[in-house]
Amino acid sequence: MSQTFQVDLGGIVDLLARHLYSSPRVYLRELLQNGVDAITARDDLAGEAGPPGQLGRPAAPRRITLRPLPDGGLEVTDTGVGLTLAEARELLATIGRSSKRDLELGTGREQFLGQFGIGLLSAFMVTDEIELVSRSARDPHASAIAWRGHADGRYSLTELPDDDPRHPEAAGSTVRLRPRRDLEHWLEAATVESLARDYGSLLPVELLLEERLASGEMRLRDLAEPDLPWERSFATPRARELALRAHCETTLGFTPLAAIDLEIPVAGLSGVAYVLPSAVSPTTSSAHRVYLKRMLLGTKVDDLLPPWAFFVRCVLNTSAVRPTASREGLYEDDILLATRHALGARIRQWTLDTLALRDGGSAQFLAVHHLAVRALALVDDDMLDLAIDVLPYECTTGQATLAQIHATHGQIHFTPTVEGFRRIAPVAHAQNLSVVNAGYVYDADLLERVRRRRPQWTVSPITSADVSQVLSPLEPMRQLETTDALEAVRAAVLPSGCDLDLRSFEPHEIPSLLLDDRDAEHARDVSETLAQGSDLWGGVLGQFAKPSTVRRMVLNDKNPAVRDVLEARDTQVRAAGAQALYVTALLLSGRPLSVSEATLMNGALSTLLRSAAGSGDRPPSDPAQGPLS
Ligand SMILES: Nc1ncnc2c1ncn2[C@@H]1O[C@H](COP(=O)(O)OP(=O)(O)OP(=O)(O)O)[C@@H](O)[C@H]1O
Repeated sequence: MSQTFQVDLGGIVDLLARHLYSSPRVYLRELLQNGVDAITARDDLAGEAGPPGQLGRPAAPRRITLRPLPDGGLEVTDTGVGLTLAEARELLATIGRSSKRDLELGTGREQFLGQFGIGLLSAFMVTDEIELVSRSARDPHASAIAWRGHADGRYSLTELPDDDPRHPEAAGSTVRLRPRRDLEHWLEAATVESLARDYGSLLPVELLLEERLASGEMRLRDLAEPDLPWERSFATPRARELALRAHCETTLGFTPLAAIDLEIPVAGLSGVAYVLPSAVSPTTSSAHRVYLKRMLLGTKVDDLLPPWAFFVRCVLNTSAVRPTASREGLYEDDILLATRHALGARIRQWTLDTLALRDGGSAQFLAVHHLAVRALALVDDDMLDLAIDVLPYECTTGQATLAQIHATHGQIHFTPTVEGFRRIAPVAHAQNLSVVNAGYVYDADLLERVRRRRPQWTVSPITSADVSQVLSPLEPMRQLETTDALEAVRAAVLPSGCDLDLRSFEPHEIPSLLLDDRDAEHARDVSETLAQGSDLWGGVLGQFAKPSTVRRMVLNDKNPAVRDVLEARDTQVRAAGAQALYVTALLLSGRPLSVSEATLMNGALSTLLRSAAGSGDRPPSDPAQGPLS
């Protein structure tokens, strides 16, 4: 025999009211939403009653009135469809029952904001008792009713006699909340006003707040704004631009670089994507302000745009996407996917158009949001083509676009790390060797994409061979002169796993250059781990270690210190000088010193100090003097 679940009503009410929503503030949103939906249902009623184009009943005002009460409570009155006794029993007293997905009572759910049949329970976050007094517009002869629900799951439902003071004069509903102890502030006039403006100012109804003037008189103030800010008409495009800028400043808190109009009619979507005035990290979560059927859904709605579009914040209104039950996020379905795709296409087109202009505005955009352009170029061929033409790269021969570098140098060499670039930059610059700094986010992947997109181009990471190639070899005579000294220096630094070369290059202040390739670097890392690791682990790693030389130190024959070392008579001093040059090269390359390298430096220093102390001040060597054996 099949049975139905038993439900602990108090537990369910508590779960839905207190745990579904992130803050009590949503209680007002749910009340406004019910009011708007009831007004929508009443519009349909008027439409049904008369022939097309002529309404059978005089249209009621579309109005929600918020009335803070002297006892600290709050009354929310709508001019909606109202409820009969039977409807109230079915809808208000049954959790999960909603008129808005019931075709018998409504006209289908697309027009309505609510659909889950739980929203009213959110009021239990700020009150222990909800009272709803209602009079049906559908059945003018039906009695008015009063429903009273309690947070513990009890309710009462009665018909109101005509002489009851609560009996409404016109059709519609009034929800009355009494404040809960310690939560009184949620129902105070100032809070109600701010929540109503936030959630409801764009709703297509009159939204009135009753307030008491200093004179004691009561006044109704309309909080609603008639049009969506981006749909208002303006005398000139400039006036619209200024109005949108002001809108961004008040709603999002920044002055935008630009405003991108968004319009996707099939998703019933319109709005604006505001371009942030400063760069943000791609990992910053993008918080968009989303209205669903003109009711604020959230101010931190994520996942609305493709990941590369992190440089804009949107304010938009849509009628197609579906909210989660808490109405605090969007339901990830095909509609959302299609919407995200269409929004991405619009922002991408704007970006392409803006960059193609190549004016001051596009330069400013590029300067601030080059990361976003890079991110987009990674997934989009058109953007990649444009990026090749417009995106400036840091290059050893000055800032240039990839297209310019290729046109001038016939190839594109790059360093995949910033440190690699810093190491090579002064020397490459002096030799007019063009090397691109591809060490920042996305760059290495982007250059790989460029290589595949332009197969006829040479796009490759710079190798030590490329650098050595541009360093002038010595004159044959000088080569001969230095052979022995170089051999001695090589012997002094070779234990550090480093090969040696002597060249003559600018800038002469740089004594030595340490070159290594990525593969070589990998092999060196393995050797270092080998030296530190256990025998077993070392044995395994050893199979991968390359026996080849992994670093090449190029000494600069134009540097006086190098000449001093080459010309030193004392073999120990020369070896110490060579080691000092090696460690200097290491430091210049920006690497941290290992323990053995620091020991090498200390040993070299002691030797040099001992030698200086023993022999007194040596006269400085004359670079023009011949080599010493
Ligand atoms: N002010 C009102 N006027 C007329 N009917 C109302 C009013 N407030 C609530 N109702 C009825 O009570 C039902 C339940 O309301 P509730 O707010 O709990 O859920 P919902 O609005 O249908 O869906 P959601 O959970 O998405 O808000 C509604 O579907 C509606 O039929």
